[in-house]
Amino acid sequence: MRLHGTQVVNRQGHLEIGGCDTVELAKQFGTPLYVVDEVHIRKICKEYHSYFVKGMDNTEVIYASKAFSTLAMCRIIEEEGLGLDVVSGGELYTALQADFSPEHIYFHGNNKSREELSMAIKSGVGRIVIDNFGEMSVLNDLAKELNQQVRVLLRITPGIEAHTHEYIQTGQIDSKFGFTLSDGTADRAFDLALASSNLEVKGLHAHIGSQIFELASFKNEVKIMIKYMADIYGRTNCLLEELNIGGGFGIYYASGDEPAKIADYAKVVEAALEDGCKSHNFPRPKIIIEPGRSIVGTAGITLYTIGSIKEIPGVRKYVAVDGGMTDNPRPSLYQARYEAILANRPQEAVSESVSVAGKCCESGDMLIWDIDLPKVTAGDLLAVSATGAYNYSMSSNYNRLPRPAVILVKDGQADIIVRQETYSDLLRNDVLPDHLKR
Ligand SMILES: Cc1ncc(COP(=O)(O)O)c(C=O)c1O
Ligand SMILES: N[C@@H](CCCC[NH3+])C(=O)O
Repeated sequence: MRLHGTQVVNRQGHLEIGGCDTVELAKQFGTPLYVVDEVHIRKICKEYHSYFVKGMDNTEVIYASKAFSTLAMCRIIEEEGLGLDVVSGGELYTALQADFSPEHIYFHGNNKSREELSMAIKSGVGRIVIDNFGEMSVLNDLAKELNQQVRVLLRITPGIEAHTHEYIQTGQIDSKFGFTLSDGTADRAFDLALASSNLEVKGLHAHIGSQIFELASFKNEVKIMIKYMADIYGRTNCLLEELNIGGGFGIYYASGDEPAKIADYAKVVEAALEDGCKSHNFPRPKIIIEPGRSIVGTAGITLYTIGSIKEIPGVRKYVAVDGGMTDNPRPSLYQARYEAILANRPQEAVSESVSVAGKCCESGDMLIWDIDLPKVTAGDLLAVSATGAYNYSMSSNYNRLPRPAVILVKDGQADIIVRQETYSDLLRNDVLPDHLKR
């Protein structure tokens, strides 16, 4: 397993993260346990800040909070000088409760409700990213009622197929998101937005997918979007000042993954921007990027205790952990691959190939197929790597499993940032109707 951030093997021969011994963490907080490395998150934020904000003119980096949204995470992001992307009332509420300054919040979503839009306007979010015609009309009406001018971006579907799992591609024409560029829908949307009394169109937004390694996809995206902004200028004389190119920068999960460097990502965006602006004689807009996975993904590990072991001779050996698709649905959803080690004896030579199963009543509840580990026994501690993004945020209570705690570790200190759910938490919204009461 590749070690990320502050992860090392310590003198006790255990995996350590944020200066904390994982065996001790498991004893203190129980398993499954999400562990998040604060120093690593801050380091990546600083990298984004340095290459995109300091290293380029007029740019903003906003963290896509869908990857991992908690009060503590919002605080870290704000302290590091980044903005925030939210896609629901719940993510917005989390940000506001963390006192995140609303003007640095961008509100996305393909089906925002009236209540969510009203919450966004009232809380003064910086930008609302309009996804479709229905939303545009509701938003304008609401803004009128509230006597507000709302600054918006329009989400455009640029028609790019990024090379990633098809469930996490978003820029292709056949997508539920945004206004299609190629068939004139985007033009109609723009004209309508411009004519809407209470909307102020500041720019455009596009997002082409997630876990992207090929920087050429971003180059292509910038090229298409700048050309389109120039077309709009030519057609309407309206000069858009902002271009949000979304997130999607890929990370290392397992062998074969070859993420690019953030520095090169910035270079590619800058070059495409310069190129596009020059060839269309268009003034350079403000650039916004919204990375999620790449800020928090490799900062997280999940600790599990090994339980039952089933060997089918000549077929496969299953080792089951005390979590599974409930805390990490990505393998069953996207065939996502992960690396893992035995955190209590990470240096021991591997001696067998096993498959790591979850504990849900579901054959597809597998975390890792065919991984080489030392001989595994019940009670071993398994650390799965790169679980910081889209794990806790996509977790569920299937089979009524309580969600694990999330621990933030730094310099030998471990703080609970999300407490472990209890059985009574699971029942907090259950109601017995009168006729079933005893
Ligand atoms: C609109 C938008 N912005 C940003 C992101 C963040 O993407 P990632 O976590 O891949 O950086 C996503 C998710 O794919 C998204 O849909
Ligand atoms: N949740 C997905 C990515 C989609 C991100 C949001 N558009 C993943 O885990 O890879």
